[in-house]
Amino acid sequence: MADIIDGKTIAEDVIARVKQEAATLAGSGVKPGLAVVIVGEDPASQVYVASKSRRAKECGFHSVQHSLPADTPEDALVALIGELNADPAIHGILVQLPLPGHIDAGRIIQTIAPGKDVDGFHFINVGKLGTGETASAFVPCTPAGAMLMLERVRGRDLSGLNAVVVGRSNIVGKPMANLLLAANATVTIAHSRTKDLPALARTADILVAAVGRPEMIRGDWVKPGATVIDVGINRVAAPEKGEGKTRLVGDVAYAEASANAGAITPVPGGVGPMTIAMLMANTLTSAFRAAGREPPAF
Ligand SMILES: NC(=O)C1=CN([C@@H]2O[C@H](COP(=O)(O)OP(=O)(O)OC[C@H]3O[C@@H](n4cnc5c(N)ncnc54)[C@H](OP(=O)(O)O)[C@@H]3O)[C@@H](O)[C@H]2O)C=CC1
Ligand SMILES: Nc1nc(=O)c2c([nH]1)NC[C@@H]1CN(c3ccc(C(=O)N[C@@H](CCC(=O)O)C(=O)O)cc3)C=[N+]21
Repeated sequence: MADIIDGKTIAEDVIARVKQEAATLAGSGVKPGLAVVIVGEDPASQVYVASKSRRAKECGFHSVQHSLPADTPEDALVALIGELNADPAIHGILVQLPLPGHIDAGRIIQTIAPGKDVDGFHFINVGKLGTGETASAFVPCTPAGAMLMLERVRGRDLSGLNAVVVGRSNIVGKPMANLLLAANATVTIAHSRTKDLPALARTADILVAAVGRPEMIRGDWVKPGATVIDVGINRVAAPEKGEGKTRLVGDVAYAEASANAGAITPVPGGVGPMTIAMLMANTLTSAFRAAGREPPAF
């Protein structure tokens, strides 16, 4: 049976470090500030945003949340981001995705000052990650968290290992592939047009699933001893819990995959909590830079 890579515990370790380091910044007269912006009333997004704000407070941050109605005009959102960009008390800005259809998410992301883009989605940060300038970039939280989990079982240097990333989104798949490459893994990115995905997956020493399809990756796709990182968060019906009840599952068929894997991340309690912890770490990093101090490494 596979070892379980416990995201909750690793996330608590990260948060404890963030808290401690934030306290040392007080001496420089800087309190890390995080602004989270949500447009509309998607219930899942509201849950995530609430937990981001709660964690920020727990870290001793200045935490502000802007909840805007679903019909907010794009220009009003651009204006709000302009104010947050100019506010010296704010070091990190996160605009929760997805945005309502009438808003151009691409334009909104490029409006955020790259130095406050703690999601790491701005072209400047994407470019820095792609060219290895990570000392001054923000790395997207989900892949950064996944790398910390991987480090617990494989170390920091992935030389000689084959990594397969299933999914090529800008927020997970592509930055994940870049981080694996930077750690010297041999990386393949798979997607919906990939031929014979099960056979490709079986070549992976490190298998990352970021697809958004409940339990798509089966146990016999997993090479014996492989490390499996399941990024998927899918809410599915759970009639066994009662009528109308749901539960969360990943993109990997967990029970089957754990029979083959050497180590695996669970859902929930895996990459999800790490994402929020890395958001706090990125906000702390931004505040250290604002204070002219070298940020701690995570
Ligand atoms: N834990 C966390 O903190 C986070 C979790 N997530 C979760 O991760 C998952 C992925 O999210 P995200 O990257 O935003 O999703 P996207 O929908 O943006 O991307 C999904 C990717 O999966 C590929 N894909 C879809 N179907 C198949 C298939 N049958 N075979 C192979 N590849 C396929 C798509 O390929 P193509 O490009 O060809 O269409 C696409 O590249 C979701 O479950 C999401 O909820 C997301 C963000 C954070
Ligand atoms: N600008 C932006 N940045 C994001 O990072 C971002 C986003 N938009 N939009 C949505 C996705 C998704 N995401 C998650 C964060 C935490 C959990 C998480 O904590 N999950 C818990 C369970 C939570 C639950 O019970 O629903 C877990 O997996 O254990 C999940 C998903 C961040 N995202």
